[in-house]
Amino acid sequence: MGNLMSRNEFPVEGRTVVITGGSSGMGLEVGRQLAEKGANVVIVARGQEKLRQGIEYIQAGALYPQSQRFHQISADLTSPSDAVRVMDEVVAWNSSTPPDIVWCCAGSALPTLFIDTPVARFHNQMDSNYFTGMHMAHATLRRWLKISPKDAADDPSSHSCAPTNGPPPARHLIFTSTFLAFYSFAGWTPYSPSKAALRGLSDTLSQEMNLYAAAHPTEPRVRVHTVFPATILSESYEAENLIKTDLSKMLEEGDEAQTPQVVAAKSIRGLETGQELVTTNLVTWLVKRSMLGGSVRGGFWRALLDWIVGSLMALVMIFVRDDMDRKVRAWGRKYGDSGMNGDNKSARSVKGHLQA
Ligand SMILES: NC(=O)C1=CN([C@@H]2O[C@H](COP(=O)(O)OP(=O)(O)OC[C@H]3O[C@@H](n4cnc5c(N)ncnc54)[C@H](OP(=O)(O)O)[C@@H]3O)[C@@H](O)[C@H]2O)C=CC1
Ligand SMILES: CCCCCCCCCCCCCCCC(=O)[C@@H](N)CO
Repeated sequence: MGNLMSRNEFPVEGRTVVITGGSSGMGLEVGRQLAEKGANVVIVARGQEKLRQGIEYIQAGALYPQSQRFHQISADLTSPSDAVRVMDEVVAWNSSTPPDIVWCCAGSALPTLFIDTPVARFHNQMDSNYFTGMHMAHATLRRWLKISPKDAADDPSSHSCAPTNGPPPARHLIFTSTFLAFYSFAGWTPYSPSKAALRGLSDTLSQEMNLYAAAHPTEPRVRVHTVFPATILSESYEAENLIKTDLSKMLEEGDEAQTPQVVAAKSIRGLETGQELVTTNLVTWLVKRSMLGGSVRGGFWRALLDWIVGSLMALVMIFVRDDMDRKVRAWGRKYGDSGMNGDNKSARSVKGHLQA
């Protein structure tokens, strides 16, 4: 295990990283911390003003202010052509070289009870969370992997960070999912499926990458990861709480929210230790083990630990689910079927009750 832990499997110094959703919350902090480790950073989001402020903040953390480069691109990644445009712009900006790392952080959460949710919102959430990531993945992997037989003739200049010996460092494609992809509960139907879909994409791509690695052994290998944060104290977390029912708030009371800084640091650490499915707190670390299936575990010792914790968690989750079901029924008996939220008088009194 010692060896496993000591090698940095996610070197970023001198490499170019694209972060979608990099103008706010976790993505912004990821950008800052990777800049502090010496990366060139490009952030992508829709809002121009936040992008400008964001890139300034990220740039201020640069390890080598003279040589590191920073850039921002405004794009709506729910559109596939915007994702392609982003990749084209990054390649042009980066001396005709594709980025080394693409981290998809863009997303949003609109948690409401299923039958109270207009159908259009399910589409919105799929677009915002699944398709923003899927579009970036498609544009990125086409750039990375469409290797014509001629180019593949071992031209080391075709990748940006070719060392003098050994295989070139891997490229990384990273998705941002959530705790709720492992275990979802009342009030999260518009959001959880869109984030669970990212895990399906990630696991499948992770296997497909073996095809290209085997066919082009001298090209940088592509590694695919997904990060599963729990509650992040971002601006949009406050916004989601304006529509979230008090029922959902009560069910997630046990979760201790983390700052974007902490979530970014833990995510980066997980990638540095080579994990494919990365968690950022203990509860998610535990619940993930009840849901690993065929996902890559990263070696024998980790698999053994997963198996031990997983068999325990298979039992624990029965009680977790049972306890939540009980709470939902108790809520229904006490407050009726609304779930309630902050907009009405009774909801305010319930909120007071919850805070007490
Ligand atoms: N907050 C939380 O509790 C949790 C959040 N997550 C997930 O982690 C990620 C980061 O969350 P958080 O830090 O709260 O994020 P924020 O809401 O603070 O930031 C979201 C970022 O994504 C950008 N974005 C949103 N939609 C698009 C789009 N269509 N195209 C391009 N950019 C877009 C936003 O900029 P702009 O609006 O200007 O486009 C912003 O930069 C998200 O994917 C979120 O779903 C996971 C677990 C918990
Ligand atoms: C030992 C096992 C115990 C399990 C208990 C379960 C406790 C509930 C934790 C709720 C976490 C909710 C995270 C939501 C994050 C998110 O994605 C949204 N905020 C979207 O922005």
